[in-house]
Amino acid sequence: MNTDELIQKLTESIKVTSHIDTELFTKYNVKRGLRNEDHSGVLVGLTTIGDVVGYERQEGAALKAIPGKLIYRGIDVEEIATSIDQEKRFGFEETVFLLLAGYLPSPDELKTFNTLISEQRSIEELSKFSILQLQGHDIMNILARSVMIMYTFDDNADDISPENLMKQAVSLIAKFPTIIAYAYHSMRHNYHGQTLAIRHPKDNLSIAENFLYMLKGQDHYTELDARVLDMALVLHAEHGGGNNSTFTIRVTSSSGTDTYSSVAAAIGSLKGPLHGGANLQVMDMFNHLKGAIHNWSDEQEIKSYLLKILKKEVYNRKGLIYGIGHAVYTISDPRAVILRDMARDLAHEKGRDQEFEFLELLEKLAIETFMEFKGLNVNKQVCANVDFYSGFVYEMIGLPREVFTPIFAMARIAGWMAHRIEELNFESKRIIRPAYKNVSDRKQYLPLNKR
Ligand SMILES: CC(=O)SCCNC(=O)CCNC(=O)[C@H](O)C(C)(C)COP(=O)(O)OP(=O)(O)OC[C@H]1O[C@@H](n2cnc3c(N)ncnc32)[C@H](O)[C@@H]1OP(=O)(O)O
Ligand SMILES: O=C([O-])CC(=O)C(=O)O
Repeated sequence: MNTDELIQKLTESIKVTSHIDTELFTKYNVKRGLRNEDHSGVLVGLTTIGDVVGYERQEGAALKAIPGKLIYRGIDVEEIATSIDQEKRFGFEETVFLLLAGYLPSPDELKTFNTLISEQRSIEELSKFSILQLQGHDIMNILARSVMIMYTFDDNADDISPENLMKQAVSLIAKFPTIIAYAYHSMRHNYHGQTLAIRHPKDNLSIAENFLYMLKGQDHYTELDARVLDMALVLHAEHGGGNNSTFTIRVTSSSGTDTYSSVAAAIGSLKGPLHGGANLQVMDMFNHLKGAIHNWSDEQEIKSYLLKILKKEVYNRKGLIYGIGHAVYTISDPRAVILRDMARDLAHEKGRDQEFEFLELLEKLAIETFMEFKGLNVNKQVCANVDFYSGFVYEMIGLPREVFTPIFAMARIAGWMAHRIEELNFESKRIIRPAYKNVSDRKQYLPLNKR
C-alpha cells in the first residue's frame, strides 16, 4: 500500500469513527452544542460582563421570543450607541474602559486611558519585523501567529497576576489595529505586488481613526468613515461568556495558560464561518446573489433561489444562509438593527441604494424562506445577526474584505480580555472540564502478527 492509498483508507474510516446515532444524544440526555431542546444555552457559568437577551423564560411555559437586547456591564448598548452618535464623539475607548473596569470612565479617566492606549500602539521593532515576515493570505491566521510572537517578546508573558493581566489587556487592545494594518500591507505587498506601506501609529487619534490612517493613509478616510468604524467596534466589543470565541478564552484561561495562547485560540474560533467569519461569507454570498438573481425586486425569484441554497442545490452547497440565525437572538439582534440603519444611510450617500434595498429584501426573504423550509421542525424564530450588514458597511467605507473578520477581533479583544480576567479572578473558579460519554463498544487488543 502506498501513502496516498493509506490516506484514502484513513479518510474513509472517518465515516465509521465519527458516526454517532443522533438518538443517543436524547437517550443520554446530552445537550448537543451545549444547547437545550428549546435552543436556549445550557448554563455553564456566571458573569457580570455582557448580557445577551433574546427571549423571556416564563414559569412552566415555552420561551417567549422578544426583541434582542445587549447589555455591557449593566448598560444597554443601544444607549451607548445613541449617546456617542448624538454627541458626535468616538465611543470605543469608553466601551473598552467600561468592559475592563466595570463602570463608565470619568472625563479625566477617559483622557488618561486614551493616552495609555496611544502609548501602547507601537509594536517593538523585533516583533514588527517578525510579523512582516509572516507568509499567508489570511489575516486572522496572521493575527493569531502575531499574538504568539508577542509572547516571545513579553518578559512577563506567563504572569497571570491581576495587574499583569490588565497590562496585557491594554497592550493587546492597543496593538491589534497596528498588527492588522501591518499584516494587511505585508499580504498586499507579498501577494499583490503593491507598495509596502508601514506607517507608525499616530497619537491623539481614536482607535478607529488610527486604524483607518494606518491602513489607508492620511486623507484617504473621512470623519464619517471613522465614526462608522468606531460604532461597529462598540457593537462588536462583547457578547457574553457563551459565544464560541469568548467561551474559548474562558476554557483556555481556566487551565491557567498564558494570555497569548488563550487569545490565539479565541482568534481561531472567531475566524470560523459560523461565528465572526460569517461577515465575509455574507459578502461572498451577496456578491453571488447579485449575479444569480436577475430581478433584484422579484420576491418569487429570490425566494426560490434561497430555497435552493437551503437545500444545498446551489452556491457553496453547505445549506446555510449566512448572516441569518443566532444562538440567542430570536426577533432581532440589536446590533444588526443599528448596522442596517447605518448601511441604509451610507448606501444613500455613496449611491448604492439599490444594493442596500436588495440586501434588505434578502434579509426579509431569507427569514421567510428559512421558516417555510424548516416548517414544524424548527421551534425557533430567526433573525439577521450582526454579520449580515457589517461587511456591506465596511465595504462602503472603503475597507478591503481581508480585514472584515480581523475588525471583529479588534473589537472583541476587549470582551475576551474582560472574560479572561474574570475567569482567572472569581473566588469559586474551577478548571472547565465537562464530560463526554463514550458510546463505543469495547474491543480486545490484537497483537500485530494476528491482524
Ligand atoms: C457573530 C456571530 O457569531 S453571529 C452568527 C454568525 N453565523 C452565521 O451567520 C452563519 C449562519 N447561521 C448559522 O449557522 C446559525 O444560525 C448559527 C450558527 C448562528 C446558530 O446555529 P444554531 O445554534 O444551531 O441555531 P438554531 O438552534 O437556531 O438552529 C436551528 C436549526 O436551523 C438551522 N439554521 C440556523 N441558521 C441557519 C441558517 N442561517 N441557514 C440555514 N440553516 C440554519 C440550524 O443548522 C439548525 O438546524 P438543525 O435543527 O437541523 O440542526
Ligand atoms: O453570541 C454568539 O453566539 C455569537 C455572536 O453574536 C457574537 O459573538 O457576537
